[in-house]
Amino acid sequence: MRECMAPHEIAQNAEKALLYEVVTNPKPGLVDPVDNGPHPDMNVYLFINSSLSLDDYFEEAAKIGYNFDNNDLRQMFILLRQAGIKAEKSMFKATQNINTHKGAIFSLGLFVCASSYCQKHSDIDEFTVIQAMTRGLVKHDLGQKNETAGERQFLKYGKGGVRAEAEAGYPLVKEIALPFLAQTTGDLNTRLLDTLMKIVSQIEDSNLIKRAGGIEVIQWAHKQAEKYLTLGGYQTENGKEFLLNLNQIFKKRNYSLGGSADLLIITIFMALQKDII
Ligand SMILES: CC(C)(COP(=O)(O)OP(=O)(O)OC[C@H]1O[C@@H](n2cnc3c(N)ncnc32)[C@H](O[C@H]2O[C@H](COP(=O)(O)OP(=O)(O)OP(=O)(O)O)[C@@H](O)[C@H]2O)[C@@H]1O)[C@@H](O)C(=O)NCCC(=O)NCCS
Ligand SMILES: Nc1ncnc2[nH]cnc12
Repeated sequence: MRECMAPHEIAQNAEKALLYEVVTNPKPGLVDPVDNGPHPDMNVYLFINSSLSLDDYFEEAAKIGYNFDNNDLRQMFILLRQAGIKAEKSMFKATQNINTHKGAIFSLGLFVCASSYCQKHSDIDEFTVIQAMTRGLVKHDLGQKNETAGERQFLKYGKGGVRAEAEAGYPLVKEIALPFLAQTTGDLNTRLLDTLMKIVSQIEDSNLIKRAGGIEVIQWAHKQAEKYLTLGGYQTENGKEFLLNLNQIFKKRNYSLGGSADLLIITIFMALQKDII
């Protein structure tokens, strides 16, 4: 990481991460500039509007992290969540109530805040800070209500979704996606597509489970992503053809990969912070 980054620079990398993700194509199950995939109510312009509506939030998240001066990092999370609730309102206003970035407000907000905190605390990394911030979150949030997909899936399958990822310190990003991205070659679009599919090969995406109406879809998605990577990814003719076909399958079945997109966004953010891309 660079010497010491100001909150404003960190917030800019968050905005870049949102925009780099949405322009990457062809992404199965997701909106990109060429195709809206299984999201008829969204397009790339809506994602640009949504991203810009979060400008102030990322600045605030970075300032919360930079100025926090207490040993109990759960208090920092309480401050961030208050800012996150306001950010969700701004996003829904900018998108006329379409959910473009709810997951990213949560996950990327955590990373912006943690990265900013780490500027003054070089003995600890972002993933460990997030673990400390979100300690007890699954137990606190899940188990009673069944209003959201995440809440319902916890009651039905015992899966903690994005909250469990956060409590574990996003191991899929730290141990798999970020090292994978660092060793990829080719143009940035190719590198980000292959990294997305690396994420899809391992994630339990609660958005995909919701759309498919069952958990069996996860094993299928893992196999498809593995096959793509085994073919050599987007740099190979076979890999490219496989991904274009998978794109159509996701569209036909109305399968979305919203959670996978969010983990790609975080991976891009961390890669920008660490000068990997
Ligand atoms: C903790 C919150 C994120 C809210 O949780 P909630 O219970 O409301 O939501 P979940 O259902 O748990 O969804 C969380 C979103 O996280 C993304 N996600 C899914 N799986 C993973 C994973 N394994 N790892 C990381 N991230 C994951 C995913 O976000 C993307 O999908 C969203 C689109 O979702 P939705 O509109 O439901 O889907 P559609 O299919 O389009 O809907 P239909 O058309 O079918 O109707 C999109 O946002 C992507 O970003 C999950 O959706 C947090 O909001 C929270 O704490 N809420 C409480 C209030 C609060 O404190 N807010 C401030 C937050 S700082
Ligand atoms: N490109 C995208 N398409 C659909 N949902 C998303 N959530 C985050 N990025 C997304």
